[in-house]
Amino acid sequence: MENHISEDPLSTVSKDIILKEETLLKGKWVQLAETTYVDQNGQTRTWETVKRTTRVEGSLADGVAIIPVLQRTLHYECMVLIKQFRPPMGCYCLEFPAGLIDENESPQQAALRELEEETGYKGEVIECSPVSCLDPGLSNCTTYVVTVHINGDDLVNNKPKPKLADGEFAETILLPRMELRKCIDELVAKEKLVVDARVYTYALALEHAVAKPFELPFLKC
Ligand SMILES: Nc1nc(=O)[nH]c2c1ncn2[C@H]1C[C@H](O)[C@@H](COP(=O)(O)OP(=O)(O)O)O1
Repeated sequence: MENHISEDPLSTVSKDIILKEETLLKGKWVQLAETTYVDQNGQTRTWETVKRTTRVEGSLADGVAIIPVLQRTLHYECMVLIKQFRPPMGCYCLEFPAGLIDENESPQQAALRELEEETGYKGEVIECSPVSCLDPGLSNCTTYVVTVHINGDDLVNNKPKPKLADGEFAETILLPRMELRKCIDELVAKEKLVVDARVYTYALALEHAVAKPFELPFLKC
């Protein structure tokens, strides 16, 4: 299993660049801050920054996103995705299972817990990314991307039952890894939903990785 636990980017890069951060508004889950920083020309500027209030002290990331690959004998490999209503979007979204990291939890533990809670599947961690940002022009929200394999032949994964908390609703959607982009496009055409950028990027990368150069849109004459 590969692990990349990097140093806190704020402590290594930005001490001289970020001058101060003032909280403008604080809710239960998120806060709005004004970040004062020095730009490349030495000019002091401000930025409107969104932060989660829930990041565990000492943790470098807010949450985990899981890339779950379901493997079963005599079946094509499937990606385990979830469809859920997202209030900030006002619509259903197609996403990788994901969630916030709890206190005293490693990214790997959080990934297996969230996967089981949201889909019922029990998996095995294959690798964990470095801390990665989600929307850096808006917020300091960060995640680990954890790849998990699920043995679908194992009895524990025979009839997976999500363990969703009160107020959480998620539908598990299995899509063949080999035709992921096509199946996502078909789903979007059929249902009103927005696809998470991580999911669509993964689907595109799968296609680009096996395409011949002349088939790639950015290399076509
Ligand atoms: N920004 C949020 N506003 C809320 O009103 N509630 C929120 C926000 N972020 C998280 N939550 C709540 C919703 C869940 O009950 C818990 C845990 O969420 P988690 O499962 O870890 O993460 P997501 O699946 O990404 O929501 O926090």
